[in-house]
Amino acid sequence: MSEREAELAAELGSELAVRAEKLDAADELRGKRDAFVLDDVVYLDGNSLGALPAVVPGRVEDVVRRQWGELRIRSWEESGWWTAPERIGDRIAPLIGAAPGQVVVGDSTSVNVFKALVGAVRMAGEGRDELLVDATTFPTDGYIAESAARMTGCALRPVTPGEVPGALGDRTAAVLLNHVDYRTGRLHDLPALTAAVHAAGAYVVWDLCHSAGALPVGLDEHGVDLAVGCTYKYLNGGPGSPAYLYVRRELQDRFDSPLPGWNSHAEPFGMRAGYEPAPGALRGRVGTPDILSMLALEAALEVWDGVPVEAVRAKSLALTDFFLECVAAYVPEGRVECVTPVPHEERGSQIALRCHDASDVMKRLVERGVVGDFRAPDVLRFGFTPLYVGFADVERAARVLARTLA
Ligand SMILES: Cc1ncc(COP(=O)(O)O)c(C=O)c1O
Ligand SMILES: Nc1c(O)cccc1C(=O)C[C@H](N)C(=O)O
Repeated sequence: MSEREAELAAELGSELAVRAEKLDAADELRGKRDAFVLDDVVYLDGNSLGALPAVVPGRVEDVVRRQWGELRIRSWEESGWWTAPERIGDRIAPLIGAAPGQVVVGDSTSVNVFKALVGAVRMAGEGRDELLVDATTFPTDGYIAESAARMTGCALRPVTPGEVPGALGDRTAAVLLNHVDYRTGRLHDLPALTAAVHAAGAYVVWDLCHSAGALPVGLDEHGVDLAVGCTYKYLNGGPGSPAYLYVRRELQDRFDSPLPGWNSHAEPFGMRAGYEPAPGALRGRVGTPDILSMLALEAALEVWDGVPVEAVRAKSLALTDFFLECVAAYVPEGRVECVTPVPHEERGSQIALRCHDASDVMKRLVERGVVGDFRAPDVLRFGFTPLYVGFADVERAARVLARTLA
């Protein structure tokens, strides 16, 4: 770089840093950062594991010491343990555009994918013996879909989301799709794809892991049949926090869970030999809920009080736009290739940059205080969680990235 080029880069850098300060000052979500335990690291990995909400440790301590330690068995009732899955489901519901009574929390996303897919095939009925699955999906969904297909006697057809409309037919039973692609950050058109699946007479299951808490989902509005998602990313529920299952109200009576544990029985304490499913979202429950994780999640969800998901989406887009601008300004052209779509309607809340030495670059970035993650084979992934990431973080991340790539 010539001296003049270096001068220009420094000017541009300070201009972007000043812009970042102004954007942070005008940010209506800025105060939310104080609700989290953070240090001076730029944390861009909230799309894998969200940061710790400050309210959680105290709450968990109360659950352990008082609810478990003192109340013991009484807590199933007195501390609301038994009803936690549906109560916390109702807390998540507004974040994914669902009215109460349709979301239940529990198990992992993988397990809920299984319940939803097999449930969807059972609803589709005779003559429908094909499952379509997003070929670009996070691997667990593909593995589970393969097993679900084998168990239900369906053929499994992996297709890209764009190919779904052309692949649908009168044999399609169900389609499993990701709202946001975990690797590229591409946002898929949930309303249009849902409508296409319905027009073919099939059922759709959406995996919301990378969209819930980052952007509006509108499950009820778009008539989604079933949906699943994790709570440890943008919902900050903590490592291994339980996932959720949404079953649209009109389908609940027909939802025939492949895992009908006693917690989903109409009368669990009747201890009867015969299974009779509970009404409503409760049907998605299986066995005893993991109370410690679940109540940590319940506390974590308090950070959403008074936060419209639309405001989160607006800030997320502003953050990712600004990151792209800073990367373009700081990183030599051609050193990285952005694989996340630029149009807002196709972008989730992450930016994925491809470069041949991505694994090594991410290691060095983390050492320099910018935490993203590496996804094989060659992707640097940066997640932007609007509740605690600011514009100065974004500018610093791009600056450190440029230095690391140099
Ligand atoms: C799209 C998607 N589905 C599922 C999972 C994982 O599910 P589980 O919580 O069962 O590990 C992840 C990430 O871990 C994911 O990104
Ligand atoms: N669930 C994870 C885990 O148990 C360990 C490490 C990472 C994860 C993740 O969530 C990965 C994440 N779904 C991804 O998009 O890559």
